[in-house]
Amino acid sequence: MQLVRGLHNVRPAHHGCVATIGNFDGVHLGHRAILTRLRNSAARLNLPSCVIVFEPQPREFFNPDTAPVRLTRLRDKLQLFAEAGIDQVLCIAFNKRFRQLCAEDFVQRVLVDALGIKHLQVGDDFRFGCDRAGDFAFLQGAGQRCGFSVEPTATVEIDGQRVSSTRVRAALAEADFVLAERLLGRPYNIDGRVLHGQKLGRTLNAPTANVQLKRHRAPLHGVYLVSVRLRSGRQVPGVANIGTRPTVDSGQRAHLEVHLLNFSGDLYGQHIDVTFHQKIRDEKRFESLPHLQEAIAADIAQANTLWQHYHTL
Ligand SMILES: Cc1cc2nc3c(=O)[nH]c(=O)nc-3n(C[C@H](O)[C@H](O)[C@H](O)COP(=O)(O)O)c2cc1C
Ligand SMILES: Nc1ncnc2c1ncn2[C@@H]1O[C@H](COP(=O)(O)OP(=O)(O)OP(=O)(O)O)[C@@H](O)[C@H]1O
Repeated sequence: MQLVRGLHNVRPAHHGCVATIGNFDGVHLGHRAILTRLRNSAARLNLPSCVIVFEPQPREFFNPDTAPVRLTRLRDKLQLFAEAGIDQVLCIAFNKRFRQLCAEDFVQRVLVDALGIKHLQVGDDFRFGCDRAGDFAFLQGAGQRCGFSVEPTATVEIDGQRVSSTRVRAALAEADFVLAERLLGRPYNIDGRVLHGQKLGRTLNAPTANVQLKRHRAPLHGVYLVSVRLRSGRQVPGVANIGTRPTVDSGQRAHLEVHLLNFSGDLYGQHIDVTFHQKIRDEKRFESLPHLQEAIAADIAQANTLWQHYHTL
């Protein structure tokens, strides 16, 4: 799969493709339905498939402080697009200049002049453009004028409700990992490199792998039963805290720290994959380090018990 970063990097060789547009945050089952149909259209027309995404996502550009927390970074989305068999991704920088493009100009400059699309696949409720005037009817009209077909994908629902990134965030906030997995079509996980922490964990009798979170915010908060896939492929149960660590830290930045159960070994520098199974408790500010140490010991005991249960399911 080829990544094209920015409209200025679109080359004549990219001209002539089938495309879809969106945020695709989480790459959930609704998104996957679009990607499957895009791939089918690409095969039918013998053209490459192209996903157009924005970075930052438009709401992050307009309201950086209140935009919904991300489920997937660009890197995660790219991996999932590649797994879905997409040929190319055009990542457009959503900036001051770009936001002024009206729906007509977007179609002309991006879809027609730059990409020369022959087919567009979108959800039936998709809207875009500076005034969100670009809805399905608009796209169909534009397609007739400019020579590309437009196909809607019917809304994918689970339990009678639309699958959406918003719904996945809500499921995670309620620690409903079973629903999150059904919506995503895969278990929810966070991956990243293990960094050096303050090395306090050892003195708390709970050495932790500090996983680099590229963003300040995370869709989860608290202490969770997790399992961790190591570089070797081995899966190890653990207990994780995701939060700002108010007992030892005054910053606002979210940290993900995992204590692996009954494990010893050096994980620094490794890329690990953390899957969340169940919430144990909220993160708290403790009076002292001994109080925190006691709470972590209880978390570890509870995680050990919960994991036995998971194992025998
Ligand atoms: C299972 C677990 C639960 C935790 N719960 C809390 C908590 O409730 N409040 C808090 O301030 N920090 C909590 N922490 C974070 C610890 O403060 C942190 O892991 C410790 O300071 C070690 O940090 P270091 O790895 O940077 O040395 C928790 C960590 C673990 C592993
Ligand atoms: N459940 C769904 N069924 C079918 N298509 C969907 C579904 N959800 C999103 N899409 C389509 O996927 C494309 C990308 O959607 P996008 O990520 O922008 O929105 P979204 O998933 O609805 O997110 P949000 O919850 O933030 O509104 C669009 O064409 C959209 O219409």
